[in-house]
Amino acid sequence: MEWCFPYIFIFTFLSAIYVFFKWKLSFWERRDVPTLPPSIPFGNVKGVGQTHHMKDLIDKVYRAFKDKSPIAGAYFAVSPVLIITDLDLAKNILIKDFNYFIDRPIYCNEDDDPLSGHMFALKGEKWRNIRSKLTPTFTSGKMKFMFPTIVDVADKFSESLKSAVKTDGVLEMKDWLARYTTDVIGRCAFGIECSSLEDPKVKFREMGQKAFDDPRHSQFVESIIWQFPNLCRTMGIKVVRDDVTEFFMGIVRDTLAYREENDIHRNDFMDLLIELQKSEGKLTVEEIAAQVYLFFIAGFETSSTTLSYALYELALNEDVQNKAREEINAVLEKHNGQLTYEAMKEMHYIDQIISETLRLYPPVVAIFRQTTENYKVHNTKFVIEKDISVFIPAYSIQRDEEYFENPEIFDPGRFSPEAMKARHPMTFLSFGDGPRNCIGLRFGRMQSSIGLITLLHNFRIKKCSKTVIPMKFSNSKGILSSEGGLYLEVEGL
Ligand code: HEM
Repeated sequence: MEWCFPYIFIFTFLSAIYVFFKWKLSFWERRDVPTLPPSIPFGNVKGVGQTHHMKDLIDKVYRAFKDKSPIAGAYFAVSPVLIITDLDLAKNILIKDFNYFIDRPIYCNEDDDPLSGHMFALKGEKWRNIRSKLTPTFTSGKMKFMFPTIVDVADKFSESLKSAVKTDGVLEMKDWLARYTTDVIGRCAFGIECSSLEDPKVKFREMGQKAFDDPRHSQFVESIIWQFPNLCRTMGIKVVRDDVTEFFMGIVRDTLAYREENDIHRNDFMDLLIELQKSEGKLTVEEIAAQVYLFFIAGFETSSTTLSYALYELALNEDVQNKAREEINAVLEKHNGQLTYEAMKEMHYIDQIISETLRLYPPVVAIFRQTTENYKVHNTKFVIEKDISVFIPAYSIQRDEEYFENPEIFDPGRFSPEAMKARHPMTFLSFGDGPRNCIGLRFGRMQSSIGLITLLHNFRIKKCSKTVIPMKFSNSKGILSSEGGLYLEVEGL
């Protein structure tokens, strides 16, 4: 008889695991919220990051339930998450009822991993406090002040490209544009010449690439951390790589000390953070480092991918490119050939190109929040319970034929003031919305516009035999990125 005990034990153990998964994966069914059928143990995320991107899963749920229910459930492994399919509900979540949705489900561990304590991840009062302190850093007055610095970097970018095209007109533009935005953020956030345009291997570029392309943990470990944040914090688990932390902490400490000793004021992000350090309710060096690190991370990849998608679409749509160049030349002529802040503001078509690019290719594919208390969805039976992660599918909404006719077609005319006024405000979410929207919106638009204006003024962009058409996205990157390089023919004018 004793021989069968191990079998009984294994059978009971496996049955218990099965019951646990079944129970967890019936969370939405028990609440009458529609879902696609999940599978054990992945829920709905089987193949995400490998055979398809997270946006594809969210899109599948959005399209399956859009006209049937304002909310639909999904499972990231055993964690239940909600996908919002209704624009009015999205507006309530982001703006009207924001107080229920202040947080994002992002792990941070300020004690053991100082750079993880940045504004994107902070929660509740800590977030409110830092956001209100940093908001004055991004006013249009401050942007105007940083404008000449960015134009200077863009001019250097243009000179470097001119030399490069002499050897070969076909260039991998994704890397070139990432070097441009790295240098911009380096100058504006740290007051440092990164010089990645001259030398692609400089430390800043290397660290930026590592933070994005070579994270500390595999996607599997990241999903465990995502599901058990409190346990992971207690265990002192870090998410930022040690070499990245060392590099950014070192740069911030050195810059703070250098500026203090030499009484240097540059009116860049660092300067404003130093002021905050001295003011009431001081920021610590670690807090400053975390925010500047975030500006770097949030600022260079989002803007460089936006620029690379814009160039891709302009290479495929010559008429749009020509119209953009005509606008640039006409406005610059009016301003004595000088790209000033005022001149940029007059280039409305360029602004529309940036918006249309971000509609088709939002770098952040979904806007996400976490409930801080139970929330009753207006005019429905649904209650979204505390601590549920909520996703508003920006990519899907922005490619929905109900809101954008022939959504796959690149048409900057969709962002004329009249067309925008006629649409629901939640049909464009590339910078999020509400009190927790992208704080760097103006800066991101400005560095993208300056880059685009400078490029189109000096070069013609064409597709070539190496350009991948249609666009293929990388499945493994969080940010919407093209798979492999983006090759375009660049011809000096
Ligand atoms: C084209 C460029 C950019 C795009 C498309 C973009 C997009 C976004 C999106 C979608 C969010 C989330 C918004 C939400 O949840 O409602 C966000 C947040 C954020 N972005 Fe950007 N971003 C860009 C450039 C920048 C730049 C240049 C900076 C800084 C210099 C920046 C700093 C931030 C920060 C700090 C947050 C977190 C805000 C908070 O939680 O309070 N972004 N961004």
